[in-house]
Amino acid sequence: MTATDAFSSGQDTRDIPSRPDVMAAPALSIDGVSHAYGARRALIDIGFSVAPASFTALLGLNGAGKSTLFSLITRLFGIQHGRIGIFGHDVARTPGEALRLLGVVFQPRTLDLDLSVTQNLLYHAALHGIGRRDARGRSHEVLARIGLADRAGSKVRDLSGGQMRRLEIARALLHRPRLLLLDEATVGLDVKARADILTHVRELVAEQGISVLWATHLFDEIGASDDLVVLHQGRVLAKGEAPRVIADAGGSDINTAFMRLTGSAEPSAGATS
Ligand SMILES: Nc1ncnc2c1ncn2[C@@H]1O[C@H](COP(=O)(O)OP(=O)(O)OP(=O)(O)O)[C@@H](O)[C@H]1O
Repeated sequence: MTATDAFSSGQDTRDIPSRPDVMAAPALSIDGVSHAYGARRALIDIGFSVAPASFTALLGLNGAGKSTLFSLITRLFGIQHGRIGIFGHDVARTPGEALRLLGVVFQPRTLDLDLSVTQNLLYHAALHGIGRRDARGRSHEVLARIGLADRAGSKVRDLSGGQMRRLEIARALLHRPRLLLLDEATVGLDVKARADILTHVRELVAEQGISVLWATHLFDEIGASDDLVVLHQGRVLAKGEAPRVIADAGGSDINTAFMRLTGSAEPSAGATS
C-alpha cells in the first residue's frame, strides 16, 4: 500500500518504523495525538498523514487547533499523547533526523526588517550551520525558486506583505527540507498576493517533490486535486482527496461540505470563500 492509499483509506499510521524507510514512509504521520492546555482540550485523538510530494490542506476555523498541532510537529511543545513521524523519523525519539527534513513558516512574521533579503537568509543559514559560501549559493537558489531573485538586495522593510511571506518561505527552504509546513501563510494579504504564494507553493510540490501541509481557514485555497484534512474544535472530521471529502459529506462544494461536517447552519465568521 502506498502512502497515498494509506491517506485516502483513512488507515492509521501506528507503525512508524524504528528504522525508517524514507521512500516508503509518509512525509508526515500524525497518530492518536491529543493536547490539552490545562483543562482545555485543544486536540483530541488526531490522526492523518501527508503523502510524499503532495499538497495537503489542513482546513479549520480559528481555534480549531492548527497552531497547536504545528507546535507539536516542530517540538515547540512536548507531545502529551500520540506519535508524530516525519518520513518515518519519530519526532520525539529522533528529533534531529525528523526536524532536518522539515521547513516551517509560522503565522507571525519573524524577519529582520532592517536587513536586506539576502542578509536575512545568510543569518538564518548561519544558524543552521551552513557555511557562508554555500549559504550564498542557496540564497540565490531559494529566491529564484520563489520569484524573489530581483529583490535580493532590497531591505525587507521595503517589500510588500506578499513578498515578505515569500521570503519567509525561501528562508524555510534554505536547509533543503522535504516537508514544508505553512500556518495561515496568506493571512492579511490581498487576493493577488495570496494567489501568487499558493502558485509558488504548489510549484514546489509539482517541480521539487516537496510535501506541503498548508493550514488555512480560507475555503477558496483548497484545490480540486488537494488532499484535505478538516479540523474542527480539536477533532479531525474528515480527510482524503478534496472531491471525495465533499462528496462523502453530501456537499456541492467545500463550503457546504464544511457546514454539513460541522453541523453549522451558516458560514462561520472568518471562514470565507
Ligand atoms: N497557550 C494557550 N493556553 C490556553 N489555551 C490555548 C493556548 N493556545 C491555544 N489555546 C486554545 O487551544 C485551542 C486551539 O488553538 P489554536 O491556536 O491551536 O487554533 P488555530 O486553529 O491555530 O486557531 P488560530 O488560527 O486562531 O490560531 C483554542 O481553543 C485556543 O483558545
